[in-house]
Amino acid sequence: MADPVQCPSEKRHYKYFFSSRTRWDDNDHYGHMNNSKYYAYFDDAIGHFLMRECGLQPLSDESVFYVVHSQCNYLNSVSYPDEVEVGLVINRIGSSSVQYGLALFKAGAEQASATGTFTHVYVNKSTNKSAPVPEHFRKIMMSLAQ
Ligand SMILES: CC(C)(COP(=O)(O)OP(=O)(O)OC[C@H]1O[C@@H](n2cnc3c(N)ncnc32)[C@H](O)[C@@H]1OP(=O)(O)O)[C@@H](O)C(=O)NCCC(=O)NCCSC(=O)c1cc(O)c2ccccc2c1O
Repeated sequence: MADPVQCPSEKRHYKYFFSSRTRWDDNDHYGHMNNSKYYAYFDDAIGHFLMRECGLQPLSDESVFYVVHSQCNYLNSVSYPDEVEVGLVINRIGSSSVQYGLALFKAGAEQASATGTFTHVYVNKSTNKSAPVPEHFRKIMMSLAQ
């Protein structure tokens, strides 16, 4: 088994934040946000970063990012209606892959309710093969590197 990736829970570790509100149908029968929902908040935060900060245009760009790996550690419950923030940092940029460090915080909290990682690969849509992460993305991503 691969070494577990360090996923710090302190808010000060993260460099980009995306605010959101939990939704009615996030809760399961325990009255908690269900484990599967955390990934949607992580997706939203990364999508927002890529489209708003990096200029990604998923429908028209020749290449886009695909998720090849994701993980989540659940530390404290979240439920509806909570206001939440997802913190983002770049753990690693390779040739064609990027690993994001992520954490979900209740608004105002300094300690995360969940932490995780997403690994994206930059993929040419025509060939469905990996391609080098372009310099303009790399430059903005590096500003979030730990
Ligand atoms: C993505 C693939 C086409 C890659 O296959 P290929 O053979 O071209 O590439 P390699 O295997 O050589 O790897 C290149 C590169 O990636 C690293 N890598 C590969 N697999 C893993 C892994 N499991 N974990 C970690 N890293 C991995 C490898 O080390 C290389 O790194 P370098 O940096 O050294 O280059 C092919 O794998 C494929 O088609 N996979 C299926 C992808 C998929 O269907 N994903 C789910 C749907 S996509 C998605 O959910 C999603 C897409 C978005 O665009 C989003 C955008 C914003 C937010 C969320 C999004 C989102 O959720």
